Amino acid sequence: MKLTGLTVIGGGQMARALVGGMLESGCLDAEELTVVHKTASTGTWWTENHPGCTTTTDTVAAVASAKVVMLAVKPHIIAEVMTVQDEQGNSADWNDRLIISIAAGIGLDSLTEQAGHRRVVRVMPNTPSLVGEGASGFCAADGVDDDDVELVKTMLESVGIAAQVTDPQMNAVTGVSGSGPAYVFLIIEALADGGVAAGLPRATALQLATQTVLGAAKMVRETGEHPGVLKDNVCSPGGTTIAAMSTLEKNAVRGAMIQAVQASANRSRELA
Ligand SMILES: NC(=O)C1=CN([C@@H]2O[C@H](COP(=O)(O)OP(=O)(O)OC[C@H]3O[C@@H](n4cnc5c(N)ncnc54)[C@H](OP(=O)(O)O)[C@@H]3O)[C@@H](O)[C@H]2O)C=CC1
Ligand SMILES: O=C(O)[C@@H]1CCC=N1
Repeated sequence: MKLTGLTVIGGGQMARALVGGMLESGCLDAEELTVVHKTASTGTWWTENHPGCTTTTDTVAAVASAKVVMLAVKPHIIAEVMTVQDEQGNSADWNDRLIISIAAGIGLDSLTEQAGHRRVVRVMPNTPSLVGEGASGFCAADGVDDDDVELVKTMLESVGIAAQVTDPQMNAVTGVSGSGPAYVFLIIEALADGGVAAGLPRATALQLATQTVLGAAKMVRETGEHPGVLKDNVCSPGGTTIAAMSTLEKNAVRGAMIQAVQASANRSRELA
């Protein structure tokens, strides 16, 4: 299934990752994409990186020409976008369009109220969508039919995996996978720093750290084993890993990660 008539409002980091991944996967052609930007350099980025797409600052016209509208602005800009008027004082017509919001925190009740209809899907994607390894959660309002859900799943699965959850669970999705890449980037950076501290050249340390995280994630996914079992398999009795695990537990890394997820989920709730 190909996505046609997509207007994306907000051409920042997450739009670049998600829509960039969709274009790369072939689920969307650049000719079917309109990006609404505010800053000129953002429009230029899109036309240079995805030739064939349309860029504009006219939100009202871009919504009028769309079948599907993706809201990819910061949460506090959503209300401004939904009530935007053009120079002639015309408001955007959100009717007859599937609305997909990727804004953290903004729930379906608020989105449907602002859209004036209930054909609305809330999505929490993540930036690895850019390389086809995204992890997205989504929930749909009751005006969304099965075809719309299929379309959204096709779109998200073209760049990774997609899990349908409830609206309140979207905050937890934000904590785990929306914000999650940042925690993992931090871990990769820290692993590499450790390698440098132990005497490796920086480039070698970063290469080994990156492949280790990728390999460990792949093992969890492909063996289906509990991560605790896989961890035990690395810990030789009296060996190096159990010495390292003891240090990680002493420094409460497990608790820190749980609290990081909760802090992100709580912040997502606050953004509502
Ligand atoms: N970053 C991430 O990993 C994730 C982000 N999200 C969500 O995605 C959304 C965007 O976040 P992110 O991409 O990080 O933020 P960015 O700041 O990178 O992008 C936001 C974009 O919004 C644009 N913008 C602001 N006002 C308007 C307007 N009135 N009309 C059109 N465009 C406008 C800006 O455009 P311009 O450059 O033209 O000024 C900017 O590029 C947020 O709601 C966030 O919660 C969700 C999951 C993950
Ligand atoms: O930091 C944020 O608010 C966004 C939402 C999830 C990831 N980035």
